[in-house]
Amino acid sequence: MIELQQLTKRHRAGDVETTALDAIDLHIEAGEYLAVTGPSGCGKSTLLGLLGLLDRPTSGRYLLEGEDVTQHPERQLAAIRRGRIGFVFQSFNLVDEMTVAANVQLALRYGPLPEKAQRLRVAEVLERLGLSHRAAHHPSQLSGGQQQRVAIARAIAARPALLLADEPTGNLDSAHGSEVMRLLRELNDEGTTLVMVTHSAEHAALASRTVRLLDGRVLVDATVAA
Ligand SMILES: Nc1ncnc2c1ncn2[C@@H]1O[C@H](COP(=O)(O)OP(=O)(O)OP(=O)(O)O)[C@@H](O)[C@H]1O
Repeated sequence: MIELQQLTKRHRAGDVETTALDAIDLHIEAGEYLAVTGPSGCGKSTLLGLLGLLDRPTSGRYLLEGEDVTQHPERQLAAIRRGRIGFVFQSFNLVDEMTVAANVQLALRYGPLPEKAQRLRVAEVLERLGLSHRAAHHPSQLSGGQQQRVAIARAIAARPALLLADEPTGNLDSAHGSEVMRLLRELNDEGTTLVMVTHSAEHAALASRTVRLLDGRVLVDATVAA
């Protein structure tokens, strides 16, 4: 599903240039559950940003489902993000001025579904995540765990093939964190390809493969026996 060839990302701040990712080669099969780990500053978030087409590499190639997306114009990248990639962040990134249902529907706004089908899909994902009774609430009225479930509902509403999660349990207590991890596992079992950045060795162990980065390079790439 994903093929990175010699992917490099350099950040420039004034005179200082940082190589956040250094000529990475990585192949991710459809249906894999990959945990990305490594010390602070090793390039994990940079990698996720590139995979999610939120950022462009300085050099190298990115093939997504066989399509070279490295040189695509922003409009085309945005269309791929909307239809094929879901994002879950540590900080939930929900809009508090909107209801839970409206937050989830945001993910479908520029997609192919007409309004009525969008509302049905929103009801369906909220039901699945046990949030139906919270549809009319605002995010600030919910617990952290519930907010992260809303964020996951939004991320999967368009039924993306690829789900990217950056420290999805970073702001949660351990019970809510475990619940989110269970949910991600379930989504992966149903076929969603999952790439998750985590600092937790315990959570990384739940993935089927772990990639450990150091200084922008892959230090260890290990497949976990089922
Ligand atoms: N926008 C930016 N401008 C300049 N340097 C950046 C930028 N983003 C990241 N970097 C640098 O690139 C390197 C990799 O950063 P990245 O955020 O990918 O690391 P990380 O592994 O996700 O770290 P953490 O675990 O602390 O979130 C770091 O040295 C960081 O300082």
